Amino acid sequence: MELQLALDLVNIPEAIELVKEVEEHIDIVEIGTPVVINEGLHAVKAVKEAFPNLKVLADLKIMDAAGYEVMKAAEAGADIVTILGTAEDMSIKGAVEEAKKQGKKILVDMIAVKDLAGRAKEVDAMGVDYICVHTGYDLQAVGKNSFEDLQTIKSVVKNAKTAIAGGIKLDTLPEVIKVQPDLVIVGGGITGQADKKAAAAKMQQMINQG
Ligand SMILES: O=C(CO)[C@H](O)[C@H](O)COP(=O)(O)O
Repeated sequence: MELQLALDLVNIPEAIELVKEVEEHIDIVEIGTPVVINEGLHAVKAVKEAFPNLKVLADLKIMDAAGYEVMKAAEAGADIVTILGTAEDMSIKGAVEEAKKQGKKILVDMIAVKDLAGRAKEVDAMGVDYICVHTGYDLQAVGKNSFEDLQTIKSVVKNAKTAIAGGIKLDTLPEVIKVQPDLVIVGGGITGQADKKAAAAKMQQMINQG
């Protein structure tokens, strides 16, 4: 199981300072969608250059023009690029093809997918690397989470790694670990803590104990 730190509410210098604090406790650093909107792919490039030993995920949440957008993220140094599960099959296949060409990975974000089991089976057959259940901020605000959804995809996905994102905190991490995803994505559960290093260290320890 790997731990990914999601950075959503920072600029490039703040991102670098934050990762410095926790780098030894995380496997992947995510340049979140709001950061890409504010800073562009320069944020991916800057973080990858500052932390070449960490994998960097560009959370582009691609919906169209997938091959081109994966190519640009790869050029900026992204190791993993996200596309939405609601995108056309042709877009997802295009993303996978380009990622393979560039030696990169594709994570499919299943946010807002209605038939989760059915779509997870379909995208799994397209050769994607990760399938991620995700409760976004707007649904977190009304008390939703993705713990049951994780069990759903675990039961149908045969090839891809499974991942979960959305509001995971220290107190809910044990529930996530029980379902054994391959990747746990945490934003505010680390970045919102006064002692970010301690929060990341504790999460890493819990994940390693599995
Ligand atoms: O992709 C995202 C929002 O769309 C976030 O990066 C993801 O939800 C993780 O952050 P948090 O743990 O704060 O929910």
